[in-house]
Formats: sequence, C-alpha cells, structure tokens
Amino acid sequence: MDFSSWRFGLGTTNGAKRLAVQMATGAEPICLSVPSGISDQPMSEDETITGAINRAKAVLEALPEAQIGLGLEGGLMYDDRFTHQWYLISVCAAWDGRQLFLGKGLSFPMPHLAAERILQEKIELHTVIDEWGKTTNSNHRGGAYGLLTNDQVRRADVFRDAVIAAITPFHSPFY
Ligand SMILES: O=P(O)(O)OP(=O)(O)OP(=O)(O)OC[C@H]1O[C@@H](n2cnc3c(O)ncnc32)[C@H](O)[C@@H]1O
Repeated sequence: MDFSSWRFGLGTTNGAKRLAVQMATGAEPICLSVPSGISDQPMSEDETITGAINRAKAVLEALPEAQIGLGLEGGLMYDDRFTHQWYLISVCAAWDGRQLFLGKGLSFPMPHLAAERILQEKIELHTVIDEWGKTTNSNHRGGAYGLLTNDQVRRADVFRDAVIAAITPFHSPFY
C-alpha cells in the first residue's frame, strides 16, 4: 500500500520507532515527544496499549498538520496462563481523530533474569539490554530483539509490522 503522501505524526523521537514508520509507510513522520501517561517501564499488555493510545492521541492533537497520530510503545507482559514466562511486546496505536486501531508486533520471550532485575532493581529493560550487549541506547537500535537474535530481528522490524497493521484499515477498502 502506498502511504508515502500521507502525513503521520509520531509521538516520540526514538530512532528505532522513526525507522519503523519510515519502513512501514515510505513517508517521513513528524516526530514529537509526547507523554505516554504510563510508567517508564510498562509491565502489562493493558499498560503498554494505554501508553500507545495516549501517545497517538496526544501527538495528533499537538500536530494539526498530521492526518494520523501514531503511538508506539514497548512493554513487558507476564503470561500466567500458558507458559509462565515474560514477553516483550511492541504496540502501535493509530488515531485519525475518529477511528482508533491497534497493531501488535512480535511478542518475544524475555529471559527471566531480565524481568527479575527490572522488578527488583526498579530499572528499565534498556538498562539490562545495554549492559548485556555492552552498548548504549539499545532501545534506539536493535533493542532486546536484536541482542537475543543476533540482529535477525530488530526493534524497528517489529514496530514496522505493528505500524502496518494499525494503519491498514485507514487505507484498505475492505474495512
Ligand atoms: O523514547 P521512547 O519513545 O519513550 O522509547 P523508549 O524505548 O524509551 O520507551 P518504550 O515506552 O517504547 O519502552 C518502555 C521501556 O522498555 C524499554 N524497551 C522496550 N523495548 C525494548 C527493546 O527492544 N530493547 C531495549 N529496551 C526496550 C525501553 O527502553 C523503555 O525503558
């Protein structure tokens, strides 16, 4: 689908998220850091989705020139039903002032030790990933996905798919 002439507002200046929107749309988003209204380290799917929606709505309100506001939010969730493991999730909310859609990117098992440290030391995931990968700003680059898969999957790839899912209903005649 060709989104290259659309004007997207993106509620962050994060490099991996910006790249994801570029890859998904072929357009250069207008990036503006807006509050997510949730904790810096979301620990449930509900909280992650809420942050994505808050960002999508806030950025569209702040940027009248944008047609669609995009909120991209990463977070952790615990699966207490099937696997009893922590997962990293990456959600995109898309809002045009009338309709709201969500795209959910690849959900990926996180090492138990990462979640344990986040909970006990009150740190964020990127701190653990930076430390393990001996890097900085991992959340602007390949992220946890990149470290764990040797860059087979990167953070921008995951958000790209989430963005495509969230914006397709605004374009496809089937909705
Ligand atoms: O600048 P913003 O848009 O806020 O991006 P962020 O990466 O700091 O923040 P998110 O709200 O998307 O993610 C919540 C926390 O989880 C971290 N995080 C999420 N996905 C990650 C990944 O793939 N690798 C490393 N850290 C990640 C992130 O750095 C934050 O500390």
